[in-house]
Amino acid sequence: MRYAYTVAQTRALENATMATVGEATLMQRAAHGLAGRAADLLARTRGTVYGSRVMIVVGPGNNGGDALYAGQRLARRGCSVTAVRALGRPHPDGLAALLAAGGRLVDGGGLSVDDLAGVDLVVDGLLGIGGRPGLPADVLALTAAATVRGLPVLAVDLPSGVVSDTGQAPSGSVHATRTVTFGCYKPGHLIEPAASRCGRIELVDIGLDLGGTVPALAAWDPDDVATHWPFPGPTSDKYARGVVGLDTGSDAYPGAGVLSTHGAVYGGAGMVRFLGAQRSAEIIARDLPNVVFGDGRVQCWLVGSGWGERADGDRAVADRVASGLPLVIDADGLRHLPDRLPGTVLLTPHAGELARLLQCERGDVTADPVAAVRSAADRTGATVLLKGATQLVATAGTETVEVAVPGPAWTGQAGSGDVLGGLCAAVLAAGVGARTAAVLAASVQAMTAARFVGPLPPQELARHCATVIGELGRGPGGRRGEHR
Ligand SMILES: NC(=O)C1=CN([C@@H]2O[C@H](COP(=O)(O)OP(=O)(O)OC[C@H]3O[C@@H](n4cnc5c(N)ncnc54)[C@H](OP(=O)(O)O)[C@@H]3O)[C@@H](O)[C@H]2O)[C@@H](O)CC1
Ligand SMILES: Nc1ncnc2c1ncn2[C@@H]1O[C@H](COP(=O)(O)OP(=O)(O)O)[C@@H](O)[C@H]1O
Ligand SMILES: [K+]
Repeated sequence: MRYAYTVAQTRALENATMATVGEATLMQRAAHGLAGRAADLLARTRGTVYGSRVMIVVGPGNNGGDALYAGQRLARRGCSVTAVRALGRPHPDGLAALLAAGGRLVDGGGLSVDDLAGVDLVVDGLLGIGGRPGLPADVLALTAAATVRGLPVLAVDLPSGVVSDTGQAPSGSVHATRTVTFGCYKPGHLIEPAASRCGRIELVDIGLDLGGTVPALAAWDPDDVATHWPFPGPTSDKYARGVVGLDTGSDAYPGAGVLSTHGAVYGGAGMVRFLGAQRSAEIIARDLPNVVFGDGRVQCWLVGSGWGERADGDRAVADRVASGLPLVIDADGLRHLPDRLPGTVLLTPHAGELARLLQCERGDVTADPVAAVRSAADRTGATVLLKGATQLVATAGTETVEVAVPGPAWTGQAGSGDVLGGLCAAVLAAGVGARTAAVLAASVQAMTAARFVGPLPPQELARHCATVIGELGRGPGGRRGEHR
């Protein structure tokens, strides 16, 4: 699990540490870690550190300070280090240290692709957590030139231009090969589109005491998924594994009923009971003979996928809420929410659906998805899974937002959301809480798309989920998994 902290939290943590060790010490620790990672990268790409040509692009703040002190260290190891003044006045002590170690300073204005000939590594020390969105045009030209040359770019703390707290990456934000961050991860490392600008992320310990601070984000990795997945135990039967009841699909959208059923079946439900649209039922009866139809025991409901306009939608949702059973409300079901829901209910909107729920624009959701998903959880009382390139889960009254394991954009196709609803229901039916179930299901779908890469239709990806879940169960994390 990786935890991320906002700019305000990071500054508070830094201040607390600086109060005991002093400001200069923190920056020296950061620079030490940064120089070490830069040297590793040079050794890997060039075979040697000595004699490498390093260009450090510096801005006016401490981010540039980190980079300049790292440059001093690289110069001492025999690198030819040039600092490029790209924005404002460089950190004076850092600059003096670099110059004293034999580095030089040039002005960034007018530098072109040709000036980067022979450079082995570009260090992006323009802006870190103090950055505002929007880089000046001459800076954009410089960072674009590094990209054109295909040079390795090592970002200091964050790729300059990205927004640390929201994960936005305005056009022109730096594309890094690697990012070295200090003390803690920031949301921009974990949320798209900024996350993809970071390349590989390395965390340098600068002695921050994270213990008393509740993180803004908790990002899961595949081992976490294996640890929490509800694998069947030796004596599990279909009821221990859980019965999923689905009221999904419509005569207009029968496929959604079929796909959500695939999600429940291949997500490992002990039994799947389909009570949705007749046209869906006909296809399901043919393709998935294990599915049952007609009333009976249910341990988790999924409603809403593929409903379209449904005149009795309010009542259909209210009845399922009244059952008190775990419940997933997806897609068109989200149009029929009562004012208040318990946290055992899971809502699975994409950005457009969440915007409708919050009565704002889709752009407001994508501009700050963490704030949006938190706000939806607080307003409804439910647990909310916001789908998209980054899948976020929030629960009312809980500060930390969970981030599912990411996957490729191949999942971004019509029908994937229906499958995901079924996966969520399967995990909930096994007795897992809504928050964890949402992260597990979203992660498994993404991990499946990463394992079986390509334009596979959602029903095929759903089948492959079973393979990925099986593999998780055989791994070291899986043996620690909950048994149902
Ligand atoms: N605190 C510590 O001890 C430690 C901090 N550490 C390091 O410090 C970094 C944070 O440093 P920081 O606070 O100085 O902010 P930083 O990101 O360098 O930039 C601020 C400057 O840029 C300017 N500016 C901003 N946006 C702009 C724009 N779009 N276009 C133009 N200008 C813009 C902004 O101007 P202003 O907003 O004031 O007008 C201000 O002058 C952090 O990421 C980490 O690397 C580590 O060493 C660990 C210890
Ligand atoms: N760029 C992306 N990268 C990875 N996964 C994505 C991306 N875009 C969307 N997804 C995932 O694809 C699925 C699409 O769901 P949704 O938009 O509800 O589709 P539908 O309702 O048509 O079935 C969700 O699981 C979502 O998180
Ligand atoms: K940077």
